Amino acid sequence: MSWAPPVFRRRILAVEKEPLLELRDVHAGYGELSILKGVSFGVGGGTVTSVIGANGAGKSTLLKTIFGMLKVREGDVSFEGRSIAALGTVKRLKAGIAIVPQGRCNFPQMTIRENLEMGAYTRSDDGIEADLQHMVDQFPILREKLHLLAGDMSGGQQQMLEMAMALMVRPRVLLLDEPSLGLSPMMIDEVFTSIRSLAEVNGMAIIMVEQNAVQALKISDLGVVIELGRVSATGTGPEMLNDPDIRKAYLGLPVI
Ligand SMILES: Nc1ncnc2c1ncn2[C@@H]1O[C@H](COP(=O)(O)OP(=O)(O)OP(=O)(O)O)[C@@H](O)[C@H]1O
Repeated sequence: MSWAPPVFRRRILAVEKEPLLELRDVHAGYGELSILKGVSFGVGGGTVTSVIGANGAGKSTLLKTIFGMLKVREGDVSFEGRSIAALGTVKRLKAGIAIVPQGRCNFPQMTIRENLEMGAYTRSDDGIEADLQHMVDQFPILREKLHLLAGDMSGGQQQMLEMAMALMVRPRVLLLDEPSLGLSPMMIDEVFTSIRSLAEVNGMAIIMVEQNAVQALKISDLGVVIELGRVSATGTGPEMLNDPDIRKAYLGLPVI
């Protein structure tokens, strides 16, 4: 099974110096519960960022807040230099921010084609069919099963479908919550390689939350550690992988 990254712009973009997406002192939570308590960092186009931290630290909450599923209670989130804190999820999708949440998020009773079309529901341009064809060229298993029900595919295949659905938005920022969850080791390698290529080739900023932190950091430009709703450390992928405290606390690696 091969999974080559889709190429929309067909040119290599240099990593941008200005952040494409920036969080400044972001607070968010659920009801009375305050989970994010002042998160700040920025990501540029063409980069991969891994958010790591203990269970319950607020990593998924962070992705939900960037996508607009949760309100920014204090602070700001800006995209391409403009605040998006007041925008709902549909407007953020239209602006170019897409998410693949944790767990299954396709429509299992609809065909693969219908699911891909649903991925583009915020678009009204006439490039949707061409992108759909491009997507099934890039994910051959989806072409094979185009007219079958999504719910009848394997977990790994559904994961690919969900990534392809998000890419149908032509996002500039792609948020991935546990993209390797439930995949075989071989499939995990392919997914991470593709994530890296997607960012580089399309100039996307990809922010992912991953339990598989070592592999995630290996392909990341930036690592962000969330502890009790705050950023406790940031660094490049290699810096994180070589940091004794992070190795011990989050990576399960021997201290060197
Ligand atoms: N819908 C919700 N309503 C209330 N509390 C929630 C909700 N979703 C998450 N929480 C709580 O928010 C906190 C942070 O959860 P979150 O899912 O962001 O953590 P996480 O860092 O992604 O953890 P994990 O690695 O276990 O997925 C947890 O204490 C969790 O119980």
